[in-house]
Amino acid sequence: MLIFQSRPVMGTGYRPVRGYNLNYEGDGDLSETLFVQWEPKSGPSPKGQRWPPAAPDFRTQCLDYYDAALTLRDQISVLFALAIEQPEDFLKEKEHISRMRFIHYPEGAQAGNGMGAHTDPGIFTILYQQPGSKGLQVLTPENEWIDVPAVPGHLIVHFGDQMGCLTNDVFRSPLHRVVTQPGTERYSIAMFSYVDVNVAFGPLAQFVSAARPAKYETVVPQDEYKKLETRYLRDSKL
Ligand SMILES: O=C(O)CCC(=O)C(=O)O
Ligand SMILES: [Fe+2]
Repeated sequence: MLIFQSRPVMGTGYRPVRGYNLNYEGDGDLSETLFVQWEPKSGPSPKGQRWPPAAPDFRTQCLDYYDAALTLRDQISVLFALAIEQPEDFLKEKEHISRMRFIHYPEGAQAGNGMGAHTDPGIFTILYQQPGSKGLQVLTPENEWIDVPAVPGHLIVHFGDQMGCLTNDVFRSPLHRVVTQPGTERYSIAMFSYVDVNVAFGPLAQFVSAARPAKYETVVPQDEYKKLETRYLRDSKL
């Protein structure tokens, strides 16, 4: 039995179809998701983490991918830190939390709300899409939803809300959604990288000026995660 994910943002575990309602509208998302956190291959698993017992290789394969994704995250963090004119370890030192979400969108007879429009909350996200699968869309600055193709050998990297906060929206978190396509299922894997829950966090001085006043207050991420979870729980259909 997979453990139900009771904390929708920072928890781990399984949520079935309609277990999320990310745009807070309608009947919930058609995705079913398994959230895991990193753990050493030698175990033991952290509290709340359960792996599907029917697929013994799944855990090892997931953790192999997780290790590779974290290495990539560290490399990208250096690039983003330099891009915002900070020392190369600036983001790496802040990013102490990650979660990986394995997502399945079941096949349906018609197009559906796979995952409602949302931005991701962390620093940035590394997203793997099953090659050839369809459905991911991103909103352009011109307010147009465009498809994000699943190109074999490619990963999608996009900013999250914490990067928006840090850079006063110079690097913005894109609004995205998944519209399931009739007659096909879809798999994807998202890895979210977050800053330490207890370290106060706000726009860097270099991104704030009289012409560009701060759009965000300095916050403690823990409080923001709690607010987001309260909202997700309120709007969940479960
Ligand atoms: O399935 C996808 O490609 C999108 C997943 C996503 O946006 C998320 O997990 O936050
Ligand atoms: Fe997302």
